[in-house]
Amino acid sequence: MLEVVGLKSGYGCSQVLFGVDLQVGKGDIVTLMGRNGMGKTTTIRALIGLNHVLGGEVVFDGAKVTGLRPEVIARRGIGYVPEGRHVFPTLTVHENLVATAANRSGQGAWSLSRVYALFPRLAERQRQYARTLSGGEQQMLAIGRALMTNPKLLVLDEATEGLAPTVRTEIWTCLEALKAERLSILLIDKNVAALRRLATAHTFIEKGVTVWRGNETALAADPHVFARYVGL
Ligand SMILES: Nc1ncnc2c1ncn2[C@@H]1O[C@H](COP(=O)(O)OP(=O)(O)OP(=O)(O)O)[C@@H](O)[C@H]1O
Repeated sequence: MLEVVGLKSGYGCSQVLFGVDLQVGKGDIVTLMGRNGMGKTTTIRALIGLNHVLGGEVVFDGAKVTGLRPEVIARRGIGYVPEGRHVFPTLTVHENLVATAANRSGQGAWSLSRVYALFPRLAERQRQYARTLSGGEQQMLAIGRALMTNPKLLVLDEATEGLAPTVRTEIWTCLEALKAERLSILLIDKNVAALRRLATAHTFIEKGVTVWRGNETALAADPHVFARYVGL
C-alpha cells in the first residue's frame, strides 16, 4: 500500500530527514514513533507532498508519488488528519463533511450516514458550526472529513492530543472500528499504551532516520528498543 524508502526532507536549507524507511500494508495499522523533534511530522508532510522531498522514494498503491503535489497525492487515496484538527470553523458539521466528499461510489465508499454511524455525536450536531464544537468533536469531524475522501490510507498526526480521557477513548474506539474494516492507517500519537494495543507494526525514527521496524510481538520482546528511542 505505502512504501517509503530513504526519504530525505527538511525546511529551507535545514535538512531534517536523512533516510526514513516505512511500510504500511493493506489493513495494517503502523505507528511512527520517536522523541520530540525527531522528524515524525516532517515524514508525514513529505510523503503526502506538503514538504519538499530531497531524496528517496514514496510508492503508494503501486505508483511512485514522490514529489507530487499534495492534492494529487490526496486524490490517489491518502486521507490526512493533521495535528490541531483544522476543520472549517464557519461551516456546519454537515458542510464540513460534504466539502471533502470524493466523487467516488461503489462498495465501501464513505457516505454521510456511515460517518454519522461511526460518530453519533456528529450526527446530533449536523447543523452546528464547527467552531462551536468541543475539541473532541472537532477531532471526530476532522477524521470524518478525511474518511469522506474515501482514503485507502488514513494518516493521523496526534489525533488524541489535548483531549479529555473519555474523548480519547472514543477516538481509539473509532480507530478500532476502522481497523476491523481493514482500512490502512499510519499514526503518530503520544498515548503509547493505546497506540500499541491498536497497531500491527511500529516504526521508530531518530534524528530523521529509521532505526527500528517490527511488529508488536517483536517490540514487546525487546524492551530496550522502546527505552532507547522513546525513553519512557
Ligand atoms: N516549519 C518548520 N521550519 C523549520 N524547522 C521546522 C519546522 N517544523 C519543524 N521543524 C524542525 O524539524 C525537526 C523535526 O520536527 P518534527 O515536527 O517533524 O518532529 P516530530 O518528531 O514530529 O516532533 P514532535 O513530537 O515534537 O511533534 C525539529 O527540529 C523541528 O524544529
